[in-house]
Amino acid sequence: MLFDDFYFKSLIRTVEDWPKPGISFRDITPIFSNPKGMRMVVDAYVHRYIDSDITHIACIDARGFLIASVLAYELRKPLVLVRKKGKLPGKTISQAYDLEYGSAELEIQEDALHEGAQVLLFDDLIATGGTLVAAMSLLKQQGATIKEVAAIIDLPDLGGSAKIQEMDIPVFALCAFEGE
Ligand SMILES: O=P(O)(O)OC[C@H]1O[C@H](OP(=O)(O)OP(=O)(O)O)[C@H](O)[C@@H]1O
Ligand SMILES: Nc1ncnc2[nH]cnc12
Repeated sequence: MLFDDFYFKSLIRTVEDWPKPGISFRDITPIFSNPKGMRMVVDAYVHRYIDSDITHIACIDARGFLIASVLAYELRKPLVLVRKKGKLPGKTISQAYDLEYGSAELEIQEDALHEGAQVLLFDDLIATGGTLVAAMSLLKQQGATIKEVAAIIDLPDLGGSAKIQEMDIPVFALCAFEGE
């Protein structure tokens, strides 16, 4: 059986006006209560990246961790944690950014990556792209090349995936919510 945008969207729950009025929150929680759905999501990425030359998977706090850690295990790649400020011990580098509903700061440990690393950057959702662009800046500061950005959900109306593609980074999302 082929799994497509329609199937993956069926795994997402939309909560209107959360966390603020006017936001349609795309909730990925149902993926994790549905073992088949979880497997199909992970397998879609395994299928895409099994033969790729990525050396690392980087993932973003917190929802990005959930699938990326399973994917790193399946692909036998090291996992780099991009965390919200103040969570990582030792020396870190940080980058502030704006969100659809606020602002925040991301950090990675100073020795997380090295020159020549070929990174797949994973997050659950692309909205304005502010989070991913901040994470990309941290990875690049350590000499890494971002091979691709992967997400479960793209919200093209918010412009993030277009912004990332304009930076010549390919974007792969399992489904998109557009004009809805
Ligand atoms: O494209 P953007 O406009 O930057 O928005 C996307 C980001 O917003 C959400 O994270 P959030 O900061 O809400 O954190 P969480 O994963 O800890 O819930 C989501 O998980 C993405 O990381
Ligand atoms: N609309 C949305 N739903 C879920 N997570 C988000 N992160 C930013 N915008 C979001």
